[in-house]
Amino acid sequence: MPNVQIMDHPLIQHKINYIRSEDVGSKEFREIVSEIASLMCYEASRDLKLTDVKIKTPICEMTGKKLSGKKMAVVPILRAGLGMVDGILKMIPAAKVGHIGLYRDPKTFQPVEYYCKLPADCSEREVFVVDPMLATGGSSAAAIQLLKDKGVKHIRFLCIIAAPEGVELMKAEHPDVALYIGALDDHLNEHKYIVPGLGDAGDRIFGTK
Ligand SMILES: O=P(O)(O)OC[C@H]1O[C@H](OP(=O)(O)OP(=O)(O)O)[C@H](O)[C@@H]1O
Ligand SMILES: O=c1cc[nH]c(=O)[nH]1
Ligand SMILES: [Mg+2]
Repeated sequence: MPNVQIMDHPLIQHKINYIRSEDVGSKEFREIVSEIASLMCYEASRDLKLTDVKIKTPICEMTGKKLSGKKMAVVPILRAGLGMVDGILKMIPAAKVGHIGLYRDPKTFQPVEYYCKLPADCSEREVFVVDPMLATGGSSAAAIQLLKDKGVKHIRFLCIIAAPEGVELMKAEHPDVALYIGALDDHLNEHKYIVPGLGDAGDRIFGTK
């Protein structure tokens, strides 16, 4: 699948497998979602450009490498995406954070927007959109369209678990957006929940059910 990367790192697979269990409570679920986000960020940032920089160590002068001028932003899709923000910021502490509030209507399964606050210079940034779950794809496709409407050109999407239906929608609507997926699951059930999945990520992170 072009532009779609499914994580094969053993640590990522192990941690995703662990949080699927219904026996894992909110505290542990939150901690491990954050760890998975850090590991996924490491994998999803492999192609960031580096530039030469002269530095002086206590021993001598040298030419080292630093991330080239490109500025970054993390944009979680509320609520569940919030669980991935700290893990990304541990890897890229200089990133700014924007927020897009969407919930999926339980009857129509369509995304409903309720909040949007982005860094003023978002259109100049490399944006990492994060949400643990890509189910029908409606929420992430809408969030990415919202960013594109505001002029954002460089977008990556990171999710922990995806359904094939969501991947297809994203490829059709946003073929230019690179998808980084922790695990690709089997299908959606009649309530459009991912099977086997991990349940409702937002409820598990925030303890709301
Ligand atoms: O791909 P989709 O079919 O759109 O479904 C995925 C969306 O559903 C969940 O959010 P939810 O609506 O439960 O909101 P929450 O994060 O506030 O719990 C999830 O975090 C995604 O944003
Ligand atoms: O399986 C799913 C589908 C949508 N949202 C979730 O949190 N989980
Ligand atoms: Mg939810």
